[in-house]
Amino acid sequence: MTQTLTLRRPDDWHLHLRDGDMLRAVLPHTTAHFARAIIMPNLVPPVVTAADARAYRDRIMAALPLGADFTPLMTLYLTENTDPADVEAAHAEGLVHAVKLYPAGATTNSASGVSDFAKVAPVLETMARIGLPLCTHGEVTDGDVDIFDREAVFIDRVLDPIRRDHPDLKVVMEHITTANAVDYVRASNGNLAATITTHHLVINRNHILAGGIKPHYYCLPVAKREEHRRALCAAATSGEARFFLGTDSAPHTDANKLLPCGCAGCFTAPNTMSILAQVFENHDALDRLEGFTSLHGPAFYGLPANEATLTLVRETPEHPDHIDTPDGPVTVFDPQIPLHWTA
Ligand SMILES: NC(=O)N[C@@H](CC(=O)O)C(=O)O
Ligand SMILES: [Zn+2]
Ligand SMILES: [Zn+2]
Repeated sequence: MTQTLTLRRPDDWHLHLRDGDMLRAVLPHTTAHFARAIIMPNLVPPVVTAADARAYRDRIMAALPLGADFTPLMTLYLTENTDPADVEAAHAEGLVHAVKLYPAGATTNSASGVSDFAKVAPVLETMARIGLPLCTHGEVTDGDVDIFDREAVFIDRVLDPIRRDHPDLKVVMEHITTANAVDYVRASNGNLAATITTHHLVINRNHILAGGIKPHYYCLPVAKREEHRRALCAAATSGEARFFLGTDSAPHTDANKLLPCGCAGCFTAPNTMSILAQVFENHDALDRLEGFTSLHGPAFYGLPANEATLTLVRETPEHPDHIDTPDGPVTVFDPQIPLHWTA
């Protein structure tokens, strides 16, 4: 008899849907498996006001495939000009579920991010008061800090001071890539959680650099040493409620990836659930997959878990190596491990 695994429908707590033709091309790959997703605001121009978020949510809803049951959880892009009253109103109407901090220049489309953290203190105070989480792209951008150290330095220089100044602020460290981040979450109080991506559970920096440069494995934060990947796997499969899935599925066309200065991001939406089931099975932790994909995230965000379910079947999956979009092909992340679960 075929083995199956039924989970409460998962949510993706960190997702890039882009806009326009790309949005329409990638959205069905998420809605096929996920009930909700925290939608990243790094469009060009970014989603900075409640009005921007409302308009973007409407474009996502208009792009939904027929019959899809999917709720986009909108976020605002924190700038030095963000208005605390606008944030508070957007939260009160149930529109916005997090505010995203990008240090200026840290990643794709982050030019409007924060340089002077004192300027955003009033917004952070408001968020702490109303219980609205801050999601962080946790890397410093100083040219004198090695790119492999930027997450660990961010914790010391930026995140820890913010959390000391705003002890009641809920913070999600997005797409963590280091044992340092895992340790920091474990050592802190319940206001802090971390998302872990699918790709960081299966690649280390060798995938990017050994045997020729592999642009499709280049994302930010950049994958680290194997010992860090192992720490991420241990955290994800531990059952600890403060680690949950944020795929950071970040589509870029092949034309934009395969350049002398290519874009950062891995597109994992189509095969994320197959890969995660495999990773958890390989760690003898299939019974903890549902916590990671479907329970811990809603608990942290103060939302109910989904009632609907998703059933995976233990059959070799078939995933395309790319999807076609009007803007050109987008390569699907290749985990380079045998997969035995179809979602
Ligand atoms: N993760 C990435 O490498 N890229 C993301 C931005 C981000 O999440 O940092 C993107 O928008 O392409
Ligand atoms: Zn990021
Ligand atoms: Zn991202």
